[in-house]
Amino acid sequence: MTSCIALLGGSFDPPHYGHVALAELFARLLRPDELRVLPAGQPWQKKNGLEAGDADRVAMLKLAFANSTAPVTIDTREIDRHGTTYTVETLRDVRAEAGPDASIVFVMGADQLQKLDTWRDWRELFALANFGVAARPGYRLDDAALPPAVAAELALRRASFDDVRASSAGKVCLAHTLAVDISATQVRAALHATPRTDISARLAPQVLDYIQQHNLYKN
Ligand SMILES: Nc1ncnc2c1ncn2[C@@H]1O[C@H](COP(=O)(O)OP(=O)(O)OP(=O)(O)O)[C@@H](O)[C@H]1O
Ligand SMILES: O=C(O)c1ccc[n+]([C@@H]2O[C@H](COP(=O)([O-])O)[C@@H](O)[C@H]2O)c1
Repeated sequence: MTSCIALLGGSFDPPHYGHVALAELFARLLRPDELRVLPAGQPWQKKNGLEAGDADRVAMLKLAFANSTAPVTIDTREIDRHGTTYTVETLRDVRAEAGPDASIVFVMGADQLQKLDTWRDWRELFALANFGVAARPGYRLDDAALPPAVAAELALRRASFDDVRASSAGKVCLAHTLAVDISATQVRAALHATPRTDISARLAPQVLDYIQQHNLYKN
């Protein structure tokens, strides 16, 4: 049987329960052999840059996923590569390593699907991988909410979870059931607020302890 590698890329500044829920959802739906979490080195669309450093984001990711039911590993290739992070480069690398038959599935929330046509070489992405997209509060997944070029690709490529698992690349599956209203922006804002608001429902206690011990997200 061919292998299935799921990839969850992100800034993880900091990692929160929305990320864990997204990973665990696709772990259940796709049953991948591996689920690699990829912290971005320099995510070019985050116009204000990242607040936490690379080593802190990796350390927080390890804590965030320590008790996860998903078969998660943290893959630091985008940090190690230096320079601007483009997913197309990551997918070329992973494809070269995994071989032509492996099913590679890049997982994302609906906010990213809404701007997929702004990604570097976005049409080439479909030749390299499948996509798994989950609903996210505040972002619609229906065609009317998508740029027409993205909606057109989706119409051609929409597939079941099993089809995605069995295909090397080029298919897109949608998971409508996720409804976790948490973002890293909210978490950072709460950590900057004086007095700090309670965010214990948004991220793992181990990640919160790490943030406090390392004086991250201070004004
Ligand atoms: N609550 C959520 N529900 C579904 N997907 C999510 C959620 N939070 C993040 N994601 C997805 O996880 C990936 C990484 O997200 P990222 O690290 O940028 O977190 P974020 O919360 O969106 O950050 P920020 O608020 O700083 O923009 C993206 O594909 C994003 O769509
Ligand atoms: O390749 C691109 O041009 C590109 C543009 C925007 C986002 N991405 C990737 O999408 C993932 C989520 O991005 P972000 O900004 O929400 O953390 C992360 O892996 C980014 O590298 C990739």
